[in-house]
Amino acid sequence: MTTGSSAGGTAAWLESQGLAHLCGRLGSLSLSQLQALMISEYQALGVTNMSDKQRLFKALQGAGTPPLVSPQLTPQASATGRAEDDALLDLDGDDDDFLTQDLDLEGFTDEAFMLSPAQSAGPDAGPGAGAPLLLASLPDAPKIRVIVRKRPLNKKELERGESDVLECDAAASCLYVNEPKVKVDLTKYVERHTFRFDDVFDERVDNSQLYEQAVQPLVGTIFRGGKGTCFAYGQTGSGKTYTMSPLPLRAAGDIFSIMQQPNFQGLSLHVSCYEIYGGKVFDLLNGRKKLEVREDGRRRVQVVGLRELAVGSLAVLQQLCDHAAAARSTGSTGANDESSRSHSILCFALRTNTEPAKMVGKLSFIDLAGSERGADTYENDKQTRLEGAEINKSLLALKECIRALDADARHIPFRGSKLTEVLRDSFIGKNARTVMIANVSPNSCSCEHTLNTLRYADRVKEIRKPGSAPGGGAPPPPAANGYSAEVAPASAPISRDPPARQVVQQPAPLPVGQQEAPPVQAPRNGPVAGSRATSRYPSRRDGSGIPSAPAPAAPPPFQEALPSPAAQAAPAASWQPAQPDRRRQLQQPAPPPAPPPVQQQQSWSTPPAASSSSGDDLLGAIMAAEDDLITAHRQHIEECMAAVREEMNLLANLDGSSGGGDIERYCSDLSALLAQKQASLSQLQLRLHAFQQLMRNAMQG
Ligand SMILES: Nc1ncnc2c1ncn2[C@@H]1O[C@H](COP(=O)(O)OP(=O)(O)OP(=O)(O)O)[C@@H](O)[C@H]1O
Repeated sequence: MTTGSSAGGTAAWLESQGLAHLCGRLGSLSLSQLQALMISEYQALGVTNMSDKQRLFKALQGAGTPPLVSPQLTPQASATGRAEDDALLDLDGDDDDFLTQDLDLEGFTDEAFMLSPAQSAGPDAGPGAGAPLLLASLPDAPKIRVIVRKRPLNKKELERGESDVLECDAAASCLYVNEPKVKVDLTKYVERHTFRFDDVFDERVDNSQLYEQAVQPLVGTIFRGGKGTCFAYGQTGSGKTYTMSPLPLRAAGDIFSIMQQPNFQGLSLHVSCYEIYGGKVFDLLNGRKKLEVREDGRRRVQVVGLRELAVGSLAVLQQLCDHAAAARSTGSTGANDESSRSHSILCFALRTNTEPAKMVGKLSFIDLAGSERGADTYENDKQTRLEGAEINKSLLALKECIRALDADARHIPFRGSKLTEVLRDSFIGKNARTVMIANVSPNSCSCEHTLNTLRYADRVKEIRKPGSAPGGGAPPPPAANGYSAEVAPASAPISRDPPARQVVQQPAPLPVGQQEAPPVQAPRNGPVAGSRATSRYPSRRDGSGIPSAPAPAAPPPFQEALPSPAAQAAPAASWQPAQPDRRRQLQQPAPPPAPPPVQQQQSWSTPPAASSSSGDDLLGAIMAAEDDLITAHRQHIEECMAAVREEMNLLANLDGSSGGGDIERYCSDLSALLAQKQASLSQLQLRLHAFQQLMRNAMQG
């Protein structure tokens, strides 16, 4: 087939490429006309599906004469002809010798990309369009910002009569998930989960609003010498690519605008784009060339040979983004044939035009692989299983890194995966800012994945309830993620019952359109359970990893610290190890026997959550096990506090009794208390070991 073939020939060619379904839309064009198109123009011809776009683009590359928009950004792009392969992307942000071998793309113009007249003449044609944006108008971004975005129900979901299970309350930054469930006796009911994030965007919020509200501040970050990272997390089809695709263009528009100001005219914008697929790194702007990630002599991580191009206009950037999107690999999996199984990372580097160039700031946009990829572990071939394990590993590592960043931890566990290795510098330094966008699908069938996404996002950052002071105030309620709980007032005794799920007994959801919105039940007296509002990790603020005990306003005198009369009346009852909550009873086939001696505990390696999880989502199982561990830890702390009160009581009784007290009684009570403490500790150790084992299994695939 030649590029000048007839329209009829195009139809045959499309068929031969497995794209027969596009004949109706494209069959009237000749192959050479098709090859002259840019990917961004496919949409206007009715090719809307990303997978189709990519397959068509790739097929056209192999169809004879190279297309006008070359898939390989050839070395002519570099006016100096320097060896790009030796170029290093310095990910350590060290200004001293940054980009010593940077590409010089002088003369690399829009014409090199064969821009269509409409594009080159458009309002986005290049820097200078519109009124300049003032850096001062961009607020400093918070260190971590976690937002959730709900997409609308799509046509197929509507046709299937699926209901929308998500309710957004933007004003309260809350998202409610109404999970349809069925009891053992087949009664249908809805379980309502409440989450709170920095921002909650419903399906009416467009990309532009999302950009301005959540991402634009990162542009300010890079002009202030910082590093910004924006990533989209979520299950396949939840809207990650839809959300991420326009962001670099919008950000670049603002960057160019700020660069017009005299203070910033000596800067230029550079772009690189790569993909991490199965733990390997591929350059999306250089023919998918495989790249190595190495640490240099100064222990800085380098993506060796990554191609970086200077961009001077939005039109050029659009071309590069289209090119990278087409080059991004997709795989066919049991979970979803069309989804991407790779992480794609598009980096902006803001550099001085000096020689050598120096890095001013860096902004990364990351479109993560589908979060449900653990599912592939069980149902696909070895290669797909390995990829699934790698994705799980990287998503877990990413979460840990961001948590460490949020906690100002000295150690950032970036070595956990290739993804976190290459993003290392984004997690380091006072000027690092991260925006996480959790994308969620509203349909009832996606409910489990949606809950997993929300739990993941919830773990990324602790979000305090409005008005609460960091690191102080009332102790957090022992709430598990995703479950509403009522919060006792600070002065009230800590409840030792785990929070009940908020189960709304009601008929099964009606089909879309007839569904009555369930009443929004606002948290009554404090933070929203199931979110950072519950301060699940209060002590991460001080980096200790141990939740802090409730801090009374003023230290009470010793006597006041004794148990209340009620506690004194029933000391034994207040010290029984807390019963596992109903959720854990359901998850565990049988409650653990009486705690075995410590030596035996080491050998109990079956994670409670994993052994009972549905088995179709390793990431979900890990998060459930993590929930269990943290809930158990909270219970352990409460028990320890109760034990301390008991011990003080014992001593007080001994001291207070005339005649020196009953020492035998004291000894036997103390012995019982110590045994109970040991049992509580053993329980916690069991759970910790089980969780660690589960994590190891996940890491090993
Ligand atoms: N907020 C939204 N408004 C309208 N349509 C949306 C929205 N979010 C996503 N969509 C549509 O939903 C579909 C799936 O979105 P998208 O491809 O972005 O998902 P994804 O999470 O990137 O999936 P994958 O992991 O498979 O790449 C697309 O057709 C997209 O246009």
